[in-house]
Order: sequence, then C-alpha cells, then structure tokens
Amino acid sequence: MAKSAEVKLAIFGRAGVGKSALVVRFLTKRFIWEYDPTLGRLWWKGGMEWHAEVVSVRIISSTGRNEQLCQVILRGQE
Ligand SMILES: Nc1nc2c(ncn2[C@@H]2O[C@H](COP(=O)(O)OP(=O)(O)OP(=O)(O)O)[C@@H](O)[C@H]2O)c(=O)[nH]1
Repeated sequence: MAKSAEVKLAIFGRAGVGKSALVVRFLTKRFIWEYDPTLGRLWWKGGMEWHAEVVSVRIISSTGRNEQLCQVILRGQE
C-alpha cells in the first residue's frame, strides 16, 4: 500500500499573539477567546483530506524560546 503524504506545520511567534487561536480556527472554524498557554507542546496530530487524498498532519506551535525543542521540530523528529 502506498504511504500517505505527511505534512508537518510549525507555527512560531511570541507568547499570546494568537498562534493557538489561528490553528483552532483553521481546524474547527471556531474562534477561541480563552488564553491557555501551550508551552510548545505538539498541538494537533491527525488525518486530513486534501485533494481527495488523506494526508497525515502534525501541527506544533512554539514561542521559539526553547531552542532545543525548535531544533527537534525543524528537523522533523517531533
Ligand atoms: N482580538 C483578537 N484576539 C485574538 C486574536 N487572536 C488571538 N486572540 C486572543 O489572544 C489570546 C491569546 O491567543 P492564543 O491563540 O492562545 O495565543 P498563543 O500565541 O497560542 O499563545 P502561547 O500559547 O502562549 O504561545 C486569546 O485570548 C485569544 O482569544 C485576534 O485576531 N483578535
């Protein structure tokens, strides 16, 4: 069986600028008003339909302050 495509999306920005709100809006079309610091954890992992094909998607958000975590994300090991 052919391996499905994999998308890794990393979103960087200062704390509280709206990274999580953007991701939730993209995934659910809803806007979150609450502020819950994500602390750079893996945000979302799942399957998504793209041009009639299911692709594996990973989304992570980080302030970029944890340099080690950023390196791991950018190398795609997270
Ligand atoms: N008015 C307004 N508020 C926003 C917007 N985007 C996000 N917010 C609000 O700003 C606050 C912080 O948003 P988050 O999405 O949690 O910010 P974040 O960048 O993920 O923060 P960290 O997890 O700390 O890195 C929340 O209360 C959101 O509702 C926007 O476009 N307009």
